[in-house]
Amino acid sequence: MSSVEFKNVTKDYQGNVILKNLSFKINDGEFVSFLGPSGCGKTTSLRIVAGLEKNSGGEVSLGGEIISSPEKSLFVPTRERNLGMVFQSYAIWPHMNIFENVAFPLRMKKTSEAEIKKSVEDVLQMVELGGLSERMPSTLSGGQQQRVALARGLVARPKVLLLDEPLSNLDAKLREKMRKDIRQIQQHFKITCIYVTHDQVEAFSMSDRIMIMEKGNILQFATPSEIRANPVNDFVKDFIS
Ligand SMILES: Nc1ncnc2c1ncn2[C@@H]1O[C@H](COP(=O)(O)OP(=O)(O)OP(=O)(O)O)[C@@H](O)[C@H]1O
Repeated sequence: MSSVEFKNVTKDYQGNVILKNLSFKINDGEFVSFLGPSGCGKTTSLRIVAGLEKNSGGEVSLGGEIISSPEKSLFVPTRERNLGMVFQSYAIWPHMNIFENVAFPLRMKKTSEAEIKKSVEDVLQMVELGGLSERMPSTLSGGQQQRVALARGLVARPKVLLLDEPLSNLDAKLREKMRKDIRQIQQHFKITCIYVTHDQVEAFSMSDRIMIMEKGNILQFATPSEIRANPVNDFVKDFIS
């Protein structure tokens, strides 16, 4: 578990300002969604937490420690941040069975074989894939494959789990079930979660708090009920209606 904090974080690509001075704090064990229309900066913010992008200015902290600050010439690389990631683009590997797919982050950390076996089996049980460890990904349904990706994100017991539109390839019914499952797993592991989505139903049904973004700004960062009761402006009101 860990908190995640941005202090005056900016990002620009060759003079184009993408994130404008973002400041927020996500608490230990909290489930927060970044919600907003396409291009508002959700994924860029998440990639900065992951260390897959560098912020142009400001400070990013994880568990109270600064992990990225251009002003202080400080940057902790992704592999040292102890994060789990479930990104749409991080598909599972078709040539590895389920066990090896999930074991991968532990192999990277040179974990012992006995520990790998136990951790992978535990996490597969958790995502209801116990008994399928020998199967190849092509023999699983879309929902099961997404559970494999989730298991891989959780297996190394990360401090923070980052999810970027992880359900967008699934049909509506399965999406609804997976929303509940992800929330349950998050609460079981008491893990801090950041969930990127442009789907307000998803954000409102899963999150402790929602950060609504537009054009690189935070418009509102509050609980679903606070946002529903008091949208800060017409944009938020329209966006959630
Ligand atoms: N590598 C890059 N080079 C230049 N511009 C980029 C790069 N990556 C993202 N951008 C721009 O930054 C802005 C924010 O992109 P980002 O992917 O963070 O948005 P998003 O809110 O996650 O959108 P979506 O829901 O469509 O994924 C967009 O205008 C995008 O074109």
